[in-house]
Amino acid sequence: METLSENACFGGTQGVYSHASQSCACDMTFGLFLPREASDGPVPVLWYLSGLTCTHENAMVKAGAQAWAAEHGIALVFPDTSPRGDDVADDEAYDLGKGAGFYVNATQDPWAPHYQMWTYITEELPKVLDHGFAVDLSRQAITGHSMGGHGALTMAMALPGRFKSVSAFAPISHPTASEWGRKQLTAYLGADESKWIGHDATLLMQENGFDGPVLIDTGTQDQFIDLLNPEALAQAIASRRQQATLRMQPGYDHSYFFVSTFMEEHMAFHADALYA
Ligand SMILES: N[C@@H](CCC(=O)N[C@@H](CS)C(=O)NCC(=O)O)C(=O)O
Repeated sequence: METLSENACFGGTQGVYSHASQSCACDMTFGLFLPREASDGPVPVLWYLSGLTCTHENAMVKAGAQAWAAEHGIALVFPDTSPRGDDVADDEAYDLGKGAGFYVNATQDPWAPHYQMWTYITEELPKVLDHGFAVDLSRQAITGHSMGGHGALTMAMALPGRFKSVSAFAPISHPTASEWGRKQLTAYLGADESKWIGHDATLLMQENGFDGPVLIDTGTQDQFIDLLNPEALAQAIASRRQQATLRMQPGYDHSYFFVSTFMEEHMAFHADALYA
């Protein structure tokens, strides 16, 4: 692993690291904020999965999460959203290929050799963190924005017991019924829709639910709201009677101005679960 940068930040350290990823078969970069408490021993972890077009950097510099993570003594992980490199397949569209890995393990060409983001986030990166940093993987929570909200919700529900809490900012909520979903799931997983079920938060909510608290915010002025389909997930939550708080935030759009506005509340929500 290579340290690309380390900066003092709210009493802790904001680092950026690169490592050779086995699952993605390329070098991967991630951001990690460690609060001051990490110098005394392992601290709980909040994963932040980013949205379309993002790298590890967008949320790290724009979500304003470190201040609140420092207050609660929680580490923040900012993974990249796709494999990278000259030999990695890509597409001209911003919502497929690099920057748009959709947090799945691709089975189709030309994506399968590198686009293994599910395994990267759920298996490989946790081991990298465990070996290299003072993080306590028995206390993990997960959040994300848009495509990353989709990743956070699907991972939380598919891996019972892994995460104490899950939240999302403007998540893609029902990708099997949206053009932010059908296009990518067809490309990465193939046309057989039975293979898509584990990557749809609404379907997973109907089938599994989540054994813990759920918090979801979406802006009423989100320019992508028809693609996000928050109402489908709301219906699944209601019919399951899942413990959850869903909020439509008046006037807010899809941007990091929206994410950063509600970050303090999401951090407090996860701190409650991580320190329960
Ligand atoms: N049309 C937009 C769609 C992509 C978009 O809005 N991405 C969101 C996540 S879905 C984002 O976080 N973009 C990067 C940023 O705001 O820093 C674009 O081409 O950039």
